[in-house]
Amino acid sequence: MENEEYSKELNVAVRVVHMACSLCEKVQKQLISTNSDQVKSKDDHSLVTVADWSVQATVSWMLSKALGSQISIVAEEDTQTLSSPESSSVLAKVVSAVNGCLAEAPRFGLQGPDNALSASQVLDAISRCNSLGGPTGQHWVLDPVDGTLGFVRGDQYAVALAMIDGGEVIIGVLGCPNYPVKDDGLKQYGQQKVSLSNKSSGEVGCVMYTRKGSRKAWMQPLIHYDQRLEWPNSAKPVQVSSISNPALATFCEPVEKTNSDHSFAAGVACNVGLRKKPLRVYSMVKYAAIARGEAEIYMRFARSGYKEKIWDHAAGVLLVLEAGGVVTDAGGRPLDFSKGIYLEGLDRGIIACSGLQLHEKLIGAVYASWESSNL
Ligand SMILES: Nc1ncnc2c1ncn2[C@@H]1O[C@H](COP(=O)(O)OS(=O)(=O)O)[C@@H](OP(=O)(O)O)[C@H]1O
Ligand SMILES: [Mg+2]
Ligand SMILES: [Mg+2]
Ligand SMILES: [Mg+2]
Repeated sequence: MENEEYSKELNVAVRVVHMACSLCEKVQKQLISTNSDQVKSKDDHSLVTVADWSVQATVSWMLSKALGSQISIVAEEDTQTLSSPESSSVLAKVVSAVNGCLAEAPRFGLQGPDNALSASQVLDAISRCNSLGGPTGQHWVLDPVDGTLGFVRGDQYAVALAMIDGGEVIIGVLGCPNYPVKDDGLKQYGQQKVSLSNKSSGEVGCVMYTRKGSRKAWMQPLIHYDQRLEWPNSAKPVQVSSISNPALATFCEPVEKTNSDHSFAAGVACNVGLRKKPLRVYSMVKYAAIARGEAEIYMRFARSGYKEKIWDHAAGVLLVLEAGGVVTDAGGRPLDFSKGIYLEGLDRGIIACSGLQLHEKLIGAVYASWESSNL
C-alpha cells in the first residue's frame, strides 16, 4: 500500500497500534498475576484500567509527534478519575507504562521523546483527545482498550484506531493481542485459553489494517521481546468467508447481555436458519473475525436509548468492508460516522456479514422478528 494516498498516516497508525499492543500485553500479564489496583470504575460504572489511559496517552503523543500537534483526536477516555488525589498511585503506574512504551518506539520504526514524559505531560496527552469529530476535516478515532471487561478477565480485547476524513472512515487499524494468528484461532481460543508460551512464539496476537477503497485488508503478527517490527514484510491479506448457507454460518455477538439483546438475536438467528451456537467474544475482535473469514455474521442490538460510539466501530467496520463484507444498521443503511461521537440515526442495531446474500436474509429476519416482538 506504499505510495498511495494516506500512506504516511497508515504507516504511523499501524506502528503505533503495535506499540499499544505491546503495552497492553505487559499490563494484562501484571493485572492477572497481581490482582492490583489497576482497575477503576467510571461514573457509568464501566471499567477503566492503567492500560486504557496508558494507550490513549501513548497513541496521542506518538500521533502528534509524527503527524503534527494540530491533529484532531476523538477518544474514549478522559482524565477526570485519573487526576484525582485518590488516583495518584494509578497515575504513577500510567506514567511508568507510557514511558516504558515510548522508550521502545525505535523497535517499531518510530521516534520517541528525548526525555521521559512527566505526569502532567501524560495527562495532557490523554486530555487533548477531546475532539468531537464531525463531517469536515480529518479526525483520528481511538478506543485505547475496547472490551475492557475482556481485558480485565484475561480474555479478548482490541486496540482500535481509525481515521475519518470528510465524515468517511479512511483508515482502520485493529490490534488484537489475544487473537491467534492461525486460521480458526478464535474458536480454538474459546476452548483452550492462550498459554504464555504461545503468546511469546508469535502464534498469538495480530494487528489488522486497511485503507478505504483498497479492497484489501491485512494481518500482521505482533512482535515480542526485543524483536523489531519488520512491516509490511510479514503482513498477509485477509478476506471474508465465502459461506452463504445459513446452516453453516457462525454468528458472533457481545458476551454481556447488557450490551446486546441475546434473545432477540437468537430469534433472528432461528428465523434465518442459523444452526450453530453464537460465538460470544469481547470487543471489536468480532469484526476482526468476520474480516478474517472465521465467522460470517456479527449482530449487535443495544438496549433502546443506548447510543453507539464511533470508536467502538470505525476501525472494525472498515476492515469488514474492505475484506469484502457488508455492514449496516438493522434497517440496512450504512453506518454514519460524520455526526460526531455517536452513530446518530442508527436503526435498532448493527449487522455485519461476510456477504450480501446472508445480509439480505438477516435484514429480512430482523424486520419479521421486530414486528412479532412488538405485537
Ligand atoms: N449498554 C451498552 N450497550 C451497548 N454497548 C455498550 C453499553 N455500555 C457500554 N457499551 C460499549 O460496549 C463496548 C464493549 O462491547 P463488547 O462487544 O466488547 O461487549 S461485551 O463485553 O462482549 O459484552 C464497550 O467498549 P469499551 O468500554 O471500550 O470496553 C462500550 O463502549
Ligand atoms: Mg470503556
Ligand atoms: Mg469500546
Ligand atoms: Mg475502551
